[in-house]
Amino acid sequence: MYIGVDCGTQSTKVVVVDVERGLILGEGSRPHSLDEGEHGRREQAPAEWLAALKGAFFQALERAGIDAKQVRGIGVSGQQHGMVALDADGVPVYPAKLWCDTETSAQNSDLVDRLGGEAGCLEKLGLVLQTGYTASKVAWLRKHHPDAYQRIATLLLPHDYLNFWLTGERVTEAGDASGTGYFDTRAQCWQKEVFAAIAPELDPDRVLPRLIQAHEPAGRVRPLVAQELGLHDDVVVSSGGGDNMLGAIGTGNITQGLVTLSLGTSGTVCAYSPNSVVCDSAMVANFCASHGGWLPLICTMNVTSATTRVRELFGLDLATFSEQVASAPIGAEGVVVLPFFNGERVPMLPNATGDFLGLTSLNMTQANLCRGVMEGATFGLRYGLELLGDLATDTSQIRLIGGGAKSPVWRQMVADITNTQVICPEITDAAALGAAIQAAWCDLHQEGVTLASLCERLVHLDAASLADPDAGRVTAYEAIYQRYREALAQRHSV
Ligand SMILES: Nc1ncnc2c1ncn2[C@@H]1O[C@H](COP(=O)(O)OP(=O)(O)O)[C@@H](O)[C@H]1O
Ligand SMILES: O=C(CO)[C@@H](O)[C@H](O)COP(=O)(O)O
Repeated sequence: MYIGVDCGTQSTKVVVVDVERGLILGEGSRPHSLDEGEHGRREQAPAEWLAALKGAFFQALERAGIDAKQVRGIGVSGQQHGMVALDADGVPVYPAKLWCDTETSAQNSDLVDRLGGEAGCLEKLGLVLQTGYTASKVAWLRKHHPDAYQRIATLLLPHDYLNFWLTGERVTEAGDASGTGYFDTRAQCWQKEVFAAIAPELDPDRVLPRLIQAHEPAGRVRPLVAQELGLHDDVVVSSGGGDNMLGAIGTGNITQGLVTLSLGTSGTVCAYSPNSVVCDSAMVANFCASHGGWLPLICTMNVTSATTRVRELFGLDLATFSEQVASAPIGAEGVVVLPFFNGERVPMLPNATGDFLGLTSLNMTQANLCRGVMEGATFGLRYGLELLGDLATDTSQIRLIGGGAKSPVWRQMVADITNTQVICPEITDAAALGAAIQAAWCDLHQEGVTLASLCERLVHLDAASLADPDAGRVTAYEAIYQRYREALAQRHSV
């Protein structure tokens, strides 16, 4: 048995898989709180992730009906980019600043300038720094909390931190490291010159975690953790990775061709590439995969975070919200929503605010506002898919994951807006599944077991989730999408 953990923005999910029988035996989850404040501050206490991991772990084991002693390996996936800065005792010097924190946009602009603009970033890093990546968070801490900054002994990402708690090892792998902004994504190594520009007082050889290969173990569980979780103390912990990288594994997106689209707190679109990628657009991130190779990706910051805001504004539960969306006509009778409530990464507008446009006394209904925000979030992902362009070589089908993929209305909307067939894996949290698969790969590859064979055995698609684009709605959405693009151009010159 193998365990996959996915520490997302809103919750930590755990899945138990039986590799021999190719079965998903049980799942568990526990929520996290998000500390949101002025100027785009979005932070979380890493201690909450640990509490959530333990709660979700025991729940998943109970649902799977297995004993912890049957577990051979654990893999951890985590929300990308979060800054987890630890002191010499391994205690956070400051709360984790998350991927969706835009408080550091000034530091990001300054860094991009100092690295020589977009061209300089591409040359040094293989991607263009974005607000949200770890780099500007470190620069922000240096400026605003110098005492905490001076105490930094280790700089980790969320999944690295969970691996550190599990094993005591300070390690990372290329997939998650590629989202730091101080990692050369082409050569797949730390970019120490860039790190020195961000944090001149910190020695990269001391504070940055040791890089391991994707198939290598981060370590074995510490005796204390083994005792607390009821595990054998030889349980292996795999390298893990960023949630999008492990979501790619969990959807079988491990060779060139497929597109994975996630409707999580963020929205992401990614496609595996065997080669490092430099795209025409600075918004396409040349991230690395967490199984070797690369995973060019675009990320929008307002997906279920945006729909949840509108849903909660009207006091609706998920089912009623979906009913409201379904009851409005496509195009929401002219209501156009630019849902940039958290600022935005694609398009590159970290300080943007949200807009409800085209409102009249006739169309300003709850149903239209609900539909408008879901459409606006989905148009953002179509825009991202267009930016990915030829990097997504097989666009005949989208593998849809993340919490929003549970909604049949949303699945159909993605199919109609992108004019592509959509299908979901049986498990919504494909990143947790990908983490479990990676753990099995790490444990078994020396016996000749390949990642591809594990994906074949464990990635099951849910035929009932299949949504084919409807020709009439595709045509109608073409015009509505153009209206969205015009609104974007008028409000933000994009
Ligand atoms: N049926 C549904 N319709 C729309 N949104 C849903 C549905 N089920 C779950 N969600 C949303 O999915 C989100 C959680 O998605 P998830 O991928 O777990 O996020 P993360 O990994 O970022 O924490 C929540 O905002 C939740 O409201
Ligand atoms: O920043 C990115 C990708 O670059 C986000 O996709 C985070 O990785 C958060 O993921 P979710 O919590 O939405 O799954």
